[in-house]
Amino acid sequence: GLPPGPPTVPLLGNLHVFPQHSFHYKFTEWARHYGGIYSLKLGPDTIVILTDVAAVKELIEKRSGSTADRPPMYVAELVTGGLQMVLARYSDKWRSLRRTAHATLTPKASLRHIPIQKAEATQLLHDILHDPEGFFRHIHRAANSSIMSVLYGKRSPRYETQQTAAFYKMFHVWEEITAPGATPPIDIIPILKYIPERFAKWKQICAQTRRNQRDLYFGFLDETRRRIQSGCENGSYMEEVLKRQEELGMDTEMAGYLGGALIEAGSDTTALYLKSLILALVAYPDAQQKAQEEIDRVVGEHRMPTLEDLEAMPYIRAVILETHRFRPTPPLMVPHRALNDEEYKGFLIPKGCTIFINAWGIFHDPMLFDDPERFMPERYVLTVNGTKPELEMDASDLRPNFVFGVGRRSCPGIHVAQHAININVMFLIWAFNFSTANDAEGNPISVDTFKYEKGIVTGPSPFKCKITPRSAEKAELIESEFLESGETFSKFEYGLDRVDKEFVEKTRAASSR
Ligand code: HEM
Repeated sequence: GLPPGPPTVPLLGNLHVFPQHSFHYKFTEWARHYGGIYSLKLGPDTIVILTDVAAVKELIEKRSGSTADRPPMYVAELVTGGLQMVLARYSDKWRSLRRTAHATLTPKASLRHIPIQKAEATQLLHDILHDPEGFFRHIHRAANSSIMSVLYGKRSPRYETQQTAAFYKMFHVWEEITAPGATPPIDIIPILKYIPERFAKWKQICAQTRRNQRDLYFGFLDETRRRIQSGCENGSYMEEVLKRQEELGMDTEMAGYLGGALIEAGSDTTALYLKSLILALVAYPDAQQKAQEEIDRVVGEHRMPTLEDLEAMPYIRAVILETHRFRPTPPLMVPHRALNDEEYKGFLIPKGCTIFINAWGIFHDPMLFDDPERFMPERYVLTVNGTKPELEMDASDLRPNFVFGVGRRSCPGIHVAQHAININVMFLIWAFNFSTANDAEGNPISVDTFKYEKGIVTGPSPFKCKITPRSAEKAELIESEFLESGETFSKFEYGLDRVDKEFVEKTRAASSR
């Protein structure tokens, strides 16, 4: 009764044709052949791939209680003790973490963080203005500093600031060790767990990553606690968690890992999204021009955009949604696992199978979207969910927020993420022209919109482009707004080392000239 799928061979199932990475491309190719719900066999394991919005709505949202588990991941268990919320099994530990995130990352609470998100987005403009070629680094700094300020009230003025550098150093190892194929197939052959550490390098890496994560996450927590005790609060998220610790049932161990998971889930997602945006703007100059014309019409020449302006900017709102559709940061979201046998349209979704939500395949379905491979924001001006105006099938479940997931595991950081994205998209399009760079002979270097990094969340591989301020007046406004942001920043700039302090003083002095 399993959903159909590619032919299998004895023992291996589909293992011999299973992609090495960037699964979403192959998953989508198979979906076009086998339909919106199909299955694969990896040895004894079953995988079900959903490339159909109605199936996602029914199985992941309505039957969430039965599909909200995550596949077992021994490495995550070893490193985080099962407390990394994104990867955690559907357990009491996860329920406590989720309850706390839900109670504290509310739409109302997220509004409190807008001033620092705006200030960080202003520094991003400033950094790109002075060093356009380094835009990848500047975006990652801004995203990490912003989420660190929201969560722990502690910012990073530079990419090299100790907390950001240490986080990314740890995070890259963490990403590598949790990537498919990085370790022997322990989750399929559990006996491999018992290989002694001296023969299993991955175990040593796990142990080191655990130490590094704990140093960072519990260090941040201690600092926040000390700040509360000395009366120097700045409204950060973890201050609230610490103050309500008892009421929320959070022991220190849980609070430490909650914060850690939020930094991990909140840093790169926003950064990768912004890199995809820039890539699309370079590749589709017409869309860029329309977006700039709309911003200029609403904002004029003499001030920077504000979040309130977005209401009057249907095209910019469409650019924001189209970037999610064109290059979803998590193309397969995060895998789920079925806790019970489920039946759907006559197919068996067996207990214990892994379920992938193929967001890429849905967003690139030519039945749903006109010319889905094109970056075409107007589709979201024409219809609310961007689908074909004359669509006969019901696509109402494809809400504009679909990219943040549905059901019990949907993204709890959605409001913080949306504010960051909205501010940054408006600022970047208002401030700069993004165009192709030229090679040494003066020929344009075209960008490849398919050259993406591997990973559960993914963004463009490094690419070259030309970024120039749209006018001298805008460049001056960036400098003055950056200078004014100093006041907002000052509440988040504690514990900076000498190099950071000098950097802050130097950059602000330069902007004031
Ligand atoms: C571009 C921005 C973002 C996108 C597109 C995004 C998308 C997603 C998706 C698709 C999931 C998995 C849903 C599922 O399993 O069905 C998820 C989970 C999660 N996200 Fe986000 N996210 C973003 C930003 C953020 C931010 C800024 C935070 C933190 C402040 C965050 C925190 C989390 C957490 C903790 C989970 C795990 C939830 C759970 O397993 O219970 N995300 N996100």
